[in-house]
Amino acid sequence: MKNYTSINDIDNINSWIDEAKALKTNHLKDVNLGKNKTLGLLFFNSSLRTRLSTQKAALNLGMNPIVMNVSGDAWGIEFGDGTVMNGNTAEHIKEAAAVVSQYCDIIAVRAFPSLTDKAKDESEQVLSAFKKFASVPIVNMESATGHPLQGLTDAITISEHAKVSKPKVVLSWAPHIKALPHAVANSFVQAMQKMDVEFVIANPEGYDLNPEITGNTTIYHNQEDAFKDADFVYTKNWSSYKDYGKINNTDPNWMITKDKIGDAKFMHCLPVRRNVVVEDAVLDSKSSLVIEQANNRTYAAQLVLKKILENL
Ligand SMILES: NCCC[C@H](NC(=O)CCC(=O)O)C(=O)O
Ligand SMILES: NC(=O)OP(=O)(O)O
Repeated sequence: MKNYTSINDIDNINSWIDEAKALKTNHLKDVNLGKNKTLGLLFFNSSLRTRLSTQKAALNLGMNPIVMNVSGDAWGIEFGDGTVMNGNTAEHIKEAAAVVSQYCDIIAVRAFPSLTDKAKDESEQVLSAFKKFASVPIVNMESATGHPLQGLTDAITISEHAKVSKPKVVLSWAPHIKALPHAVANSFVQAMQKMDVEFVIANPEGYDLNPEITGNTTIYHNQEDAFKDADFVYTKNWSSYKDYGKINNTDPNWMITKDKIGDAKFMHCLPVRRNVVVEDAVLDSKSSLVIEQANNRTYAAQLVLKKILENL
């Protein structure tokens, strides 16, 4: 594998899950694979899990991770073609990506969407520019439209906790005070579509995700109907896709409660706002898998880096 930028880069999700589980039981088995190789992690946005678990994954493979907060610490990067750079940007991605490629064997990038310009976000301006102008493999650590390290993690976690051969998995929207990206939801949808699960989505009217991603997946606009017989409830807020980036609904009745999910396992990528997205009683119960999910981020990243290192 050269780059890992989308769930579509997973050729066989079941074998990837098996490989990740094997890494988890023996996390130092490839500790020489990444010797003397450098992983550069570039953050245009905040992170706790991705920042630490991806470094941990690199260390488990014997790599040297180097990290930079691009926003604030680096020079403002210009992405436009032919721009007269007499504004706030000081260097072009053409130079920046080429320079960083000389210091790193793999570059991982986090760059959220604007949520104001749909066309620009869907063009994946930052991630695409790194793919185009860097000379080394690129890993997506959450881009405008996808978070494939999270999607892979979630697939691993569901596989570990499934009690029946084809569990019912529900992706449910929940309220939030801020306009949030579609990336986590998109990658979760794409991962579930590759797995042997009964998968449905629940969101209010006006909050359907990109139909090119949801495809034939059933979408309920009634949470109770969707939650019937659910084994896993995966929760995430996202802003409207149709009315791009807008918050048109903050209905607290969509918050996840113990009463609603019953015995189903609760999942969320974190960070999560308690008693807005989900009530304490769920997060503090045995039904919550959020901490284990965050643990699996290391093994998802380690598997991805391993596959890229093997192909360098
Ligand atoms: N990487 C995991 C989620 C990142 C981001 N969440 C956030 O921005 C939450 C911010 C807040 O709650 O203030 C998102 O939804 O894509
Ligand atoms: N789940 C996740 O990507 O968390 P961070 O934003 O903290 O990296």
